[in-house]
This record gives sequence, structure tokens and C-alpha cells, in this order.
Amino acid sequence: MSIELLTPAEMATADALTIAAGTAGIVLMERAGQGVSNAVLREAGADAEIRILCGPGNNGGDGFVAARLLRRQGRPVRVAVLGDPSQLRSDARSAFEAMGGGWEALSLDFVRSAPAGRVLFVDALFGAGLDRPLEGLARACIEALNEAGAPVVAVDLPSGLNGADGRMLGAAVRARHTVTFCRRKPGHLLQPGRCLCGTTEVVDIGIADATVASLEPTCFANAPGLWRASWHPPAPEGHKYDRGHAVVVSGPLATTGAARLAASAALRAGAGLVTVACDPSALIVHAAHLTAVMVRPVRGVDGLGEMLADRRLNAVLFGPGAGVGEGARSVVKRLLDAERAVVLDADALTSFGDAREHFLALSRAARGPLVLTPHDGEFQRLFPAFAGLDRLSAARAAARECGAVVVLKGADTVIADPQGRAAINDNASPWLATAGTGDVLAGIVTGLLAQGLPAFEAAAMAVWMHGEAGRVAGAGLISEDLLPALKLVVAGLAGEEDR
Ligand SMILES: NC(=O)C1=CN([C@@H]2O[C@H](COP(=O)(O)OP(=O)(O)OC[C@H]3O[C@@H](n4cnc5c(N)ncnc54)[C@H](OP(=O)(O)O)[C@@H]3O)[C@@H](O)[C@H]2O)[C@@H](O)CC1
Ligand SMILES: [K+]
Repeated sequence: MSIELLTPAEMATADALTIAAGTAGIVLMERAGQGVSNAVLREAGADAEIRILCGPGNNGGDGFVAARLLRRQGRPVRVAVLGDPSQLRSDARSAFEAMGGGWEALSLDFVRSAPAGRVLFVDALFGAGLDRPLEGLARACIEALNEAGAPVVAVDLPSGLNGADGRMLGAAVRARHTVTFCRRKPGHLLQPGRCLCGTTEVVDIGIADATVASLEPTCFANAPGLWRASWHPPAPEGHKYDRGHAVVVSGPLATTGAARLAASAALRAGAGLVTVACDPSALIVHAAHLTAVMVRPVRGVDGLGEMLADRRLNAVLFGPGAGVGEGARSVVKRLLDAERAVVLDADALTSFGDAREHFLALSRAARGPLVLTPHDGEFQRLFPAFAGLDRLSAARAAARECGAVVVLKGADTVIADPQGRAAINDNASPWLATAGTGDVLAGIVTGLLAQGLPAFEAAAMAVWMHGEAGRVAGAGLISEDLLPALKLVVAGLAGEEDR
């Protein structure tokens, strides 16, 4: 599947450019309806009746085309129309007329009278043109559809879902399968949209790749095609010093585990060397646990500064288990002034909840690449002004404001850079919602930065690897299980046969 995601507005432009270049709109609609009809034939049992709900715009038009094609296949099809068909416009009107009758006005009974297990519904009420919350009959029918629990194939988007941001406008259809066109939209990946779509299929309706490219999309599905070219497996003649030296700054004696998890993940992600920097009081506990990861005692911020005089230490993580307060703020200040790639996570971010302007001043002046990895709570403390936005817009706004790459973690993690580029991740296992997995993610980002990846690519690749490691580790995983799983993920990316 292509990685570019198009907003509904970009998709409308791609449609318009294709039509202007000589392909009639009704031809695009025919192809869309054909794709829907194919999906329905796959999803519906041989004896199933098909009931199609058609709306007042072109989404309904796709439904009329699918109805005509399915009837031609001899399938029993009932069509219900929302609104007055005499008001249909352009392509939808043509598709309605070509259907040649056999329709009824949409009613709640159309949905509620379906015998259980015998009907497949097609939701062609609203797609890209939905622009306000649903109400009245449309909303009641959608709620009845969800209550009935019958299988639904959604056309383009489950009706009620905002394709731009994955949020519901009033109510939304819960589909088993969604057929969209040309490219996926952000709403197919962002929650709750992803769950509402069921499985998502992309049908080619003849919009050229060059047309999509001319729109210069800025939003992507997070997949290897986005960052794989930035990462290189070890060269045959290379040595560990070619792959960077990551530093993880540890918390105090009582909270050292997070740093160890992160450091091990940085090593697993391929950093050549990894050192945990800790207060002398925590040295013994780290030394007792760590093997390939090195440990170095440093005394306070000045000790850390002295350590960083060694230019080979090229990427630093601070935050996991660090503790909140003035001490953490001064470490952040020192790191952002150190011309190193820096990852700030957890307590490093929370420490600025009451000093947001201070944080913005520091982050904007950072002298090296900077990645922030907040979960929702940390994000809201640091960027309360963006808390009401959808996750895609919120991550982009924060990245722009602080001049850093922002990884807004969740089931649909968003990675955004200050220029507006964004990736939405969809490979996370729900089992990743457990203690310590955020430390592992921050460590992977740091390990990739140490290898010289640019900040956005490092962050996006890390989120994907973390998701894959979750899948490999499987149900019941704890964060330690991600470390051996990362070995298999890296091997897969390197294309090794021997996994
Ligand atoms: N050539 C193409 O472009 C192609 C497009 N394709 C298909 O077209 C779809 C986009 O079509 P679209 O732009 O007509 O929008 P659509 O989703 O049908 O809805 C618009 C209608 O809904 C109405 N309306 C909106 N919100 C409402 C609400 N809350 N409650 C009630 N009414 C509401 C709005 O009414 P109005 O705002 O004017 O009152 C308008 O009448 C796209 O998803 C894909 O399936 C494919 O065929 C490929 C080629
Ligand atoms: K729909």
C-alpha cells in the first residue's frame, strides 16, 4: 500500500486535476463503484441480501453504481436514498439514473427490518464531503446500523468519520471493511477512525501517481518506505565506532531500571556503543545489571558536561526515571546546548509543566537535533494550548512551536516535524501499553540518532520497530521482551535470510 495519506481536501484536488486532464468524473465514479461491488461480492455470503444506504452527494453516487453492478450479477439489492433524488447533482445524478429505479426513501425500518445474519449493508451515506455533525434521520440510521451489528462495507469512509483527523462527527458507522480510493486518508489510521473502518482497502480509480506527487503530500503512513533509505546495516569493513555512541542519563539510585531498559534498546537498535551516565551512588546497581552497555559515574550537571567533552558521544537520552524538578531542567538546558542529538522523554518533559516558556526558549535554541517523546498526559502538561486538537494537528502544532520532532505516543502514535511533515503509526500491539515500553522506545530513537539518522526518520523508524517488536513478542509481553524481539526486527530490516 502507498504510504502517502491524502486529506479529503487533497483528494478532491486530485479528483479535479484528473478530471481536468480528461477523465470524466463519472468514469472515476464507475471505477469507485466497481471497487465497492467487488468488495461486497467478497464480503457477502452467497445468499446474503445487500442493502445500500445512499447519501445526497457523490458518496451516494458510488453506492448507485455498486447497486447497478451487483444487480447485474444477479444479487438481491435494495437501495435507500437519504433526501430527495431529484436534488442529486452531476455524477451522482447520472449514476442514479443509470441504476434505472428500484429504490426507496431511507427509513429506520430499512435498517431495523434486516433479518439477523442475512443482510450485508453498504454505507454510501457520506464520505469526503461530510462537514458537520450528523443529526436527524442519518444519525438515527447510523446508530441503528451499529445496534444491529450486521456487517457493513463502508464506501470511502464510514459515514460520520472525519477523513482528515479520524474523529467522529456526532456518530459514525462501525464497518467491517472500508473501500477507499487512490490513497488512504489520515482518518483511516487515526483513532477512533481506524477501528471504525475495520479492514481498509485502497482501490485504484485511475488517478496518476504523478498527480498525487504534484500535491506534495506531507502526511504518511509510518512504514519502511518512509525512512528505510536513511538507515544502513553495518558495512562489511565497518566497526562499532562507525555506528555512534549513545548516552542514557540515569535517574537516581531508586529509579535506575528505566535507563537500563532504554540503554539496552539503544544497543539493540544498532548503536555501536552505549553508556549509562549515572550518579556515583547508582553505579553499583547499574554495574551489577549491565553487560554490553557501559556505565560511567558522573557528578551532577557539570560531570555530565565534562563527559560530553568527548565528541564521539553523539546522541543523548534524558528523562526516563529522572525525577521531576530543577535538577532535571538544568540537565535539559545543558544537553540542548551541547550540539548533540537529544531525546527528551518522561520526567524531562514533565519538569517543564510549570515552565513552558522556558522550555520553548531552550528547545528553539537547541544546537542539535531534538526529539520529544510525550504520551498524552505529558503532552497536555507541556502543550495545554493544543490539547483540544486532534492528535495529528496537535503533534504538528507542538513540533512547529518548539522546533523539534514530536512523537505523540498512543495506539495511533503521530510523529511530526517542525516543517509540517507527519507520519501516523498503525502497527502497535495493544500489549505495548505496559510499564517500561516508553523507555524502550526512547532508547531506540537514541540508538538510531547515534547511527546518524535525521531526527524525523529516526523517530518514525523507532516507532515502527517498537510496534514490530511488540508483534514479535506477542500477547502477554512485558517491556524486557521487546529487547530480544528487536533483534528479529533489525534482522528483517537488514534483509537477512537467517532470522
Ligand atoms: N469525482 C469525485 O470527486 C469522486 C468522488 N468519489 C466519491 O465522492 C465522495 C465525495 O463526494 P462529495 O464531495 O459529494 O461528498 P459526500 O461525502 O458524498 O457528502 C456531501 C453531501 O453530504 C451533505 N452533507 C455533508 N455533511 C452533512 C451532514 N452532517 N448532514 C447532512 N448532510 C451532509 C452535503 O450537503 P450540503 O452540505 O450541500 O447540505 C452534500 O450533499 C467521496 O467520498 C467518494 O465516495 C468517488 O466517486 C470518486 C470520484
Ligand atoms: K460512507
